[in-house]
Amino acid sequence: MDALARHGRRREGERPRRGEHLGHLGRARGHGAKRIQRLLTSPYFGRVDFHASGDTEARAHYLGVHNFSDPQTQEIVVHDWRAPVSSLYYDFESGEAFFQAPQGIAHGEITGKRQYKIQDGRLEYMFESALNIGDDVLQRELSQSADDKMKNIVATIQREQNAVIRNETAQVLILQGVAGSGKTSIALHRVAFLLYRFKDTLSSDNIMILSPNKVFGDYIANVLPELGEEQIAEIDFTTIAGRFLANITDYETFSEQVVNLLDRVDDAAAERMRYKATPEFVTLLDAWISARTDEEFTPAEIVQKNNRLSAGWVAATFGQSPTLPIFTRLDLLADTAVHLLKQQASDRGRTWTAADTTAVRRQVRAMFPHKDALAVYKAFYSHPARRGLFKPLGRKKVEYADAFPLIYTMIRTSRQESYGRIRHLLIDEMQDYTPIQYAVVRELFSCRMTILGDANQSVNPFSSSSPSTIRSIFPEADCLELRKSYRSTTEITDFAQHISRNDKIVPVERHGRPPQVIACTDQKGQQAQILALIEQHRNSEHKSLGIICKTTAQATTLYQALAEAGVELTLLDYDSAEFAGGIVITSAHLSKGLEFDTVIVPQVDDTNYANEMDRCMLYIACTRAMHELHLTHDGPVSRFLTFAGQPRGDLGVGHGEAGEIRDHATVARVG
Ligand SMILES: Nc1ncnc2c1ncn2[C@@H]1O[C@H](COP(=O)(O)OP(=O)(O)OP(=O)(O)O)[C@@H](O)[C@H]1O
Repeated sequence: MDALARHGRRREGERPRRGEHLGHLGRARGHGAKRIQRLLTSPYFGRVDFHASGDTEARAHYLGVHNFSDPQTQEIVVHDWRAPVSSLYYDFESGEAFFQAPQGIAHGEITGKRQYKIQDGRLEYMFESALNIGDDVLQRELSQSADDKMKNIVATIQREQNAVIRNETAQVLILQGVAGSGKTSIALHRVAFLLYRFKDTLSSDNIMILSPNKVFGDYIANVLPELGEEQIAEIDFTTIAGRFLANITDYETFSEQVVNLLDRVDDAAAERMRYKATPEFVTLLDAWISARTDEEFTPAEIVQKNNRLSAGWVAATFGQSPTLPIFTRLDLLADTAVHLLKQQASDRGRTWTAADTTAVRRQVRAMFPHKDALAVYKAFYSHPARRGLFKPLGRKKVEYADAFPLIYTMIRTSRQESYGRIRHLLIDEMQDYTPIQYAVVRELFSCRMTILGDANQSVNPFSSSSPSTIRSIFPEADCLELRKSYRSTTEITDFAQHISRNDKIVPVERHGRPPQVIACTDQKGQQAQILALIEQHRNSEHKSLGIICKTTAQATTLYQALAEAGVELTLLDYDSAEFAGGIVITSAHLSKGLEFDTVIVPQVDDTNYANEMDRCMLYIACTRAMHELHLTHDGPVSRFLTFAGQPRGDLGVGHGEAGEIRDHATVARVG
């Protein structure tokens, strides 16, 4: 601590970080100062005593968010949580242990382990623990209130999570994790780890996250800076679609597709989505695009200004670039033809105009029957087996299900700029993307990837992807699974299990109030009930409250009613870019990845939550709750919640309890 304090006053003496020599010294010093500041408020969170084989005694190693060496002796006082020696803390209990030291594997014995909570320079608590990091400290961390930003979990990373964070070998890592298993946290810690481990060759500029929306991006924005790393760039599929399709065609967005499906499921549209959401579709489309060149390119003589290039010359020139996409090959052919014909014209003293160039290009393009990628894509559906599977939305707008097949066709038919500087791509909410989207990603990002999500949290059951589906696009991928759920109390996890069962889930043992399903007499009564729940939340120790409706339209209507009743709250809709603390109202789709101390799910009647898509939404909404969950309805309760009224013991998981009458509301408690 002394060394830290001394050093805090002499920050210019700190060793520069990666990239700091490149003319960013001022900014770098700022980072260094921030690191020191962070260390001064919380210098370390763990200690592991390791008796290395061959040493006479055990040595204590302290672990913190950053490395710190005594500037005078150069001795490491605090090890960065990502340092090789720190894996002892995460991976072993007491007794025999080893870690990968720079000189090779260091074997020995762990003789003691401690966990600390130091905040604002004050020791709040300390545990002497021979066991895995868990139990007491984890319980304390999980029982805290949600912040308006995701926070780092370095002090309590669990062994199975550490294995994902420190995986250095996978080219593509697919991580399936149940709701609340820490997937997103871990992905961000993995980025921090990789930046540390490969600091000479990897920088935050080389890493990108493909995230579901801007609100989510804002919510996770603090984790990397907290870990002393710079923010990484974000992208989403809507941005990618915009980049490719802006001048080609209008297109339905993913959120529009979800909104339309929630409004009404059109069976024919669902069938089209299903068809285009399989790996076989990618194979078929791929083979079909490849075959176009062989089957449909017809070399022909080019004539301009009385000069000629024979069909044989055309075939030979075209044959020189067999690996390039068709439209790029045609452009190259046209360029060469223009060059030669222009030369011949000039040799004969004739002028060559722009109109001549255009005429040559037109002749070359006429050798291939499709004028562009859109035409190629549309022609795919002229096959009798595929008739009716392409249905534009109006004259110049394609369905979302066609947006990425079309982009894929564009990539495969003409050369496109890729994201070459990206060396590692994180993809969150993997279940919401189809194989053709992964095929597009594979073409655009030829880099390592960490792909994470939960098959149970799809927002479109007609086009969701499982890890094995994704693996069909990345056969080299390693698949890992996280089954332990950390976010919610056991009662909430049990409750959500009734809505969408996942036998693999293992809730962390942490108890709280059982979820309530509250029946109200009418809509007005329901609103009064929600106001009462908001009041109850205000008087509780909890900070954040999420009111999660099925759709953004429902959220907007309820937002207006609650705002008129004097409640201060923030509406998150598809245009929102920031995540706010306090009381938030939003839709299930937009709540993905977020979490709240308390969640209220309104309108859980059987008309509102009736089909598979609704079930997905209900599951997502309920699993956002950390400590308390309330659901309200008027009219018959949703078929997915009828278990909540059953007597104790009927439920298979959890412990049901008969409903109890409260004023004008019936409350069923479960858990
Ligand atoms: N090892 C851990 N120590 C402390 N908290 C943890 C740990 N692992 C996960 N958590 C907490 O659990 C919550 C869920 O984490 P996160 O949002 O990363 O999970 P997820 O799997 O991405 O969830 P979902 O898919 O449901 O959105 C967060 O509050 C996170 O801080």
